[in-house]
Amino acid sequence: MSVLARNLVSTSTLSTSCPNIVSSYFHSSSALQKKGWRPNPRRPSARTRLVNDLNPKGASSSRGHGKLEVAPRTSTSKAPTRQSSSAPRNPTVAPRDTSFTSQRKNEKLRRKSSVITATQVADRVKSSIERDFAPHLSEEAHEGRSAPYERVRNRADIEDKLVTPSSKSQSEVLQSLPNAFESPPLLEGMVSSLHNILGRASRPTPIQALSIKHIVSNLEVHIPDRVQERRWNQFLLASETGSGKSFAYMLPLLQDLKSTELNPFPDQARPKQSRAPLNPRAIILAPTHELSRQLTSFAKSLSHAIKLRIMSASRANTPNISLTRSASKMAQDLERIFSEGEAGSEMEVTGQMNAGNRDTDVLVSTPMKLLEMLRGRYWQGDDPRSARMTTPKKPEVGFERVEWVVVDEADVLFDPDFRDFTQDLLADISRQRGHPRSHDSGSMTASPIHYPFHLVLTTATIPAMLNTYLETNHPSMMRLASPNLHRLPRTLKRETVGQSTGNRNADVEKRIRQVWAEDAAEGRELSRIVVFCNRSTKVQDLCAYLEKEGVKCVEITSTGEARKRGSNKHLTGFLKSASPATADGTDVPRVLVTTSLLSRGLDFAPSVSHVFILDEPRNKVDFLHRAGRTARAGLGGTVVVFGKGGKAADLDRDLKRVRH
Ligand SMILES: Nc1ncnc2c1ncn2[C@@H]1O[C@H](COP(=O)(O)OP(=O)(O)OP(=O)(O)O)[C@@H](O)[C@H]1O
Repeated sequence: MSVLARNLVSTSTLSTSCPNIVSSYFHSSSALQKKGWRPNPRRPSARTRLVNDLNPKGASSSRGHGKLEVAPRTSTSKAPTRQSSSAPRNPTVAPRDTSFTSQRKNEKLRRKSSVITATQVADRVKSSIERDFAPHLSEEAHEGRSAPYERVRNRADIEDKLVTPSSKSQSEVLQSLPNAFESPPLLEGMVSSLHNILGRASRPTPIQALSIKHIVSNLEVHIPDRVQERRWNQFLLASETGSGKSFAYMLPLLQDLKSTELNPFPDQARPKQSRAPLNPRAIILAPTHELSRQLTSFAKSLSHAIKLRIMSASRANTPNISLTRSASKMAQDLERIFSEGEAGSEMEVTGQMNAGNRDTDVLVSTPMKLLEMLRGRYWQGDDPRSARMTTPKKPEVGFERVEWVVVDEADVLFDPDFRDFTQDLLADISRQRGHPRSHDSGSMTASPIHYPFHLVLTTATIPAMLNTYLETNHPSMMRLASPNLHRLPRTLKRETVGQSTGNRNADVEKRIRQVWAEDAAEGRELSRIVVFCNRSTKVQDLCAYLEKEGVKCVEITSTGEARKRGSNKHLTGFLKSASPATADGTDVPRVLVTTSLLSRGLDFAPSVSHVFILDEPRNKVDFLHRAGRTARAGLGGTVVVFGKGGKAADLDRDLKRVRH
């Protein structure tokens, strides 16, 4: 764990440190500036960095990797759309022979790499660090350690790893992918839920098609009277923002849980010795509580017909019940919480069935929250009141039954600041499953890890750090990637706004009013707008200004009061609801001002038609995730980047170079 993250953890309780760690990840430069850090004078100018960030160039890796399949790029791969045709659509662009292209690229890179000098290599690495991981570099510089950060790999690097038989053309590959949600291979109840959620005419997105083909279709079933050793698989699902990754991993996960519930493997019996009241069969990890809660409601709606029990452990700031109650009292408490939704309780009520004797099927949470439930709030030894409470006698959660672990937003959860927590948790689950495994999270020379459960990682961006981690620890992981990975959604429009009034806040207000005026002129409902700032202080400053000018807004910062309530009510109207019956929040403000904290994974409602990026994006990763909160699921949206005075035209030209 980084020094910065360790400090943050040690100065607060674990559960309150969760937002701090999130905050350190997303706001490291402001924290560092307070500690005396100053920007590197040799850093390229803001505009140069933006150009570079959005158009990375560089060499590909020659390391080993697991099998990777990229869905072919066709008109259907642009984004999830509600198509009515059941036949595969004709590609708008002639399919390229990817293997040939890859060979040429490899050859070019090989020739290039054979003539560059060691100094040039060092320079490249340095400038790539400055390009894509500038905030991390700042942190590294501050802490005086050097880490092998590189730039985000571009699509070509991923394509180079495409494992498609060279004789196969892309159209053959396309034909081999499912183009409808059908039963089989999917369970009938799940297909009906999918149709209810997405519409009957919906078709799988490329990443969902890959998941159905490679994961769902290959799920193992127990053959009665046969001794079967279960095989545990590892997958990476990588595709651009808003492309349906959540359903891509939920389909196989829920399907497997249901099938094996009906036809269990011998090792699935409920552990008699479990001391914990909660014993999930699957765990979904997310970096924020907001995302955990939203994923929980997605999973609930998808499993409505097949009746699985989905729960979220998403509240961070209420007392830990395990420290004060007996095991039976604790079990009663949890049952009451699940069935009644006790106000102020730690666990959020998300189970869709009345609490009975059944165990949880899926538990959605952050790694820190689960570690706390397992080890107790003060498991890191920071209990300000009593050392006696450092280790809980009664864990709230047991992992003996865990068969699936999904790490959503894997590039964040395997980022150096989070990686120790995520790995600790995976090791704990593994140990409770009877496979103790020590790991050295700081080491890149660790041997391949085989967990006694299915492991699925999902991400919209594969930074080099994640790639290296996977190559080292999960070399046989199957990587499924969409062709649009690392690109903006095709339906996203881009705009830039220069400084016209000399006051950035006034520019934002002016643009908000323009958007609403256009809506009114067209007779549309007024758009919702999400504004991203780099710092919490800026969020507060802008909100104060907008409110003064009569524009109501919701202000969300990592430590703000709104986040402590244990529900997503503070985002009502902005987040897409799994249930169409849920109120749209018509009476709540239509502007949300926040930091990158809310840029990860959250599925914003279609009414969020604009994302404003107020401060210059730090890097390509940050830009893609922020911009990706609109134009989701094939719908339109606009990202507006606010430039510094006189630079808008340049910025506009640069943004046009970002590939769709
Ligand atoms: N096959 C489909 N057809 C139409 N809409 C879909 C389909 N699959 C998913 N969606 C919708 O697309 C939206 C985005 O899905 P999801 O949140 O899973 O994207 P994501 O890839 O995880 O995005 P991010 O990288 O931002 O987390 C959701 O509102 C979902 O309902």
